[in-house]
Amino acid sequence: MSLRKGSKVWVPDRDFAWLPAEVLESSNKQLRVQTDSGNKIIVIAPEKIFPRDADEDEHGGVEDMTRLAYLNEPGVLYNIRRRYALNDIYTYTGSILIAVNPFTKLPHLYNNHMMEQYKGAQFGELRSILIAVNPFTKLPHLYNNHMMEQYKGAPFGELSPHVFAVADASYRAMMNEGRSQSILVSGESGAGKTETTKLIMQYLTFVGGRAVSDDRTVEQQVLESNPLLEAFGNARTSRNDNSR
Ligand SMILES: Nc1ncnc2c1ncn2[C@@H]1O[C@H](COP(=O)(O)OP(=O)(O)OP(=O)(O)O)[C@@H](O)[C@H]1O
Repeated sequence: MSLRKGSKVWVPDRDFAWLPAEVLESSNKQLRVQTDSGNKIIVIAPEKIFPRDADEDEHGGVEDMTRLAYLNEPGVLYNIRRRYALNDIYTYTGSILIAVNPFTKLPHLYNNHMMEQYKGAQFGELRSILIAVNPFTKLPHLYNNHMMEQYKGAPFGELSPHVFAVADASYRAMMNEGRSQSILVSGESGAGKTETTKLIMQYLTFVGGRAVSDDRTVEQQVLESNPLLEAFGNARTSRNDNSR
């Protein structure tokens, strides 16, 4: 990592975890940096800091963190925090959805209108990784007008990150490929795993409709199984009073 005068960096901080800063002076063993708020000058070893993308200051956070120039801890935390401040609680990292517990009701995120929007919407294109290999020759057929027409208006990660997008992608894959799908919901106690799982089930019941052999809707069947799920362990943790 080459850090010279003017490089943007993250420095560790006891209160805020990480603070944005800029390098004032650099040598092999030590850096002198100034925090962006301007009130701290810190002398620190280069291995204790992380590089920061100058563009990060200008936007309200990226929807997919694979687009961050530096995928390091401070960059990830800062991006999630920026989005959270705007009530954007969902963020992708590739095909992984990160959900931040809002500790408040956000009903506009989960109403029928949102379910309609995510039904069958594109999920996947945005998460492709582009690896370019230099062909060391001209390939004009790749870049002609016909090719441009083909790509014009083609869907590309149409909608904002959302738990419905993940549920919809799994549902489509199950229907199209005829294979079971798994969604792993992970997080510490109180992170919102149960809420997220309920939202996934709510969406699946919305797109799934009703089995011919059963008078009950899928939603009724899932809801009827809920008390059973809740009966398995119903403890409290220091982070969550309804832990299960
Ligand atoms: N998307 C959300 N919208 C609104 N409130 C939420 C959301 N996610 C979580 N919460 C709130 O946070 C509380 C704790 O979430 P939840 O029970 O889902 O956590 P958990 O990860 O399943 O925890 P544990 O591992 O302890 O069971 C919920 O009861 C709810 O009040």
